[in-house]
Amino acid sequence: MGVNNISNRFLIFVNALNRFENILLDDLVPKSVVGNKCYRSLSFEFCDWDSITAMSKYKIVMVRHGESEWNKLNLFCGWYDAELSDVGKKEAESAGKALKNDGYKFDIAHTSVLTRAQKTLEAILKEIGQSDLPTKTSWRLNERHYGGLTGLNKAETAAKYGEQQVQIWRRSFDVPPPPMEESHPYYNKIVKDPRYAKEPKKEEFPMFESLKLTIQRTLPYWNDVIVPDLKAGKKVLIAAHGNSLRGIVKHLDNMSDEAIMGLNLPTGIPFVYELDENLKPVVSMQFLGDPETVKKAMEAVAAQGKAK
Ligand SMILES: O=C(O)[C@H](O)COP(=O)(O)O
Repeated sequence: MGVNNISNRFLIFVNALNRFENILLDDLVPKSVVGNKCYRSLSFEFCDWDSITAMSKYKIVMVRHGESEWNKLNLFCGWYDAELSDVGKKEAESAGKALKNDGYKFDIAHTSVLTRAQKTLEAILKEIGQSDLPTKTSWRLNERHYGGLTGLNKAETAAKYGEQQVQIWRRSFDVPPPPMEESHPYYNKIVKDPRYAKEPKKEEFPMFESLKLTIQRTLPYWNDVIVPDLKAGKKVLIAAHGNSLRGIVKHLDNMSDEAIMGLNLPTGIPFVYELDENLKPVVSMQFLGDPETVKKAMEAVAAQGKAK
């Protein structure tokens, strides 16, 4: 048995152990990618890039849009079509520079209907010299619909209803926010947006979404549109939103409903998944940024729900 085969088998063993351990500890110690190319769980830190590369069949880059004007104001945004803030525009450029520095080129991009994701993608593609990259757009990659919370300040909402309730609305798996009623100030602006003339169908058009409901409309796009692109050998880039991407991450990493509550995705920092032939992660959520910066950015997203 060659050395490579031994390390392959060892990797498979470690992955299995890692997965088993993560299943046990998923709520306590979310799996993380240490440095660039390693898995760390409580008892293992395993870095064998050759074996990991050997098992990696698909590589996909995902990025949450740069800071939006409503992120800056700390407002629940959802399907409201906020523009990127100046900071968000710079984050998008930096994301493009990071991808360029690492030599990334793509064959296809996927993004949402919302401007903040599309402008982030545009800035990234400009930086890597691929402004003419074919791009598919779908409402199914939109941010989760925040229903009646849309437009409310997150910190003020936490002061009014309690931080725990806001954490549940923001990060729980299956507890939705209150619905957006027809009297809501942004109801017509969203529902009558001409970009939704053809889809979603009336019965699919959300008035509120939990993460579970978001996943139910994002996953068909992942399975029916993105996966075929991957299997056709295309290098794929997704520019989307914090919660539509949390849904994809939960699916790929088979995260528990409890573990996903702990995940906050930073704006404008690309992350990479390397998947094996069964679309199982060999490398999971590897950010293109130094771990400390990523950690601080995640903590800042989490803190948006604190009462001031
Ligand atoms: O829709 C929004 O408000 C943000 O883009 C995501 O919000 P969250 O981090 O509070 O889920």
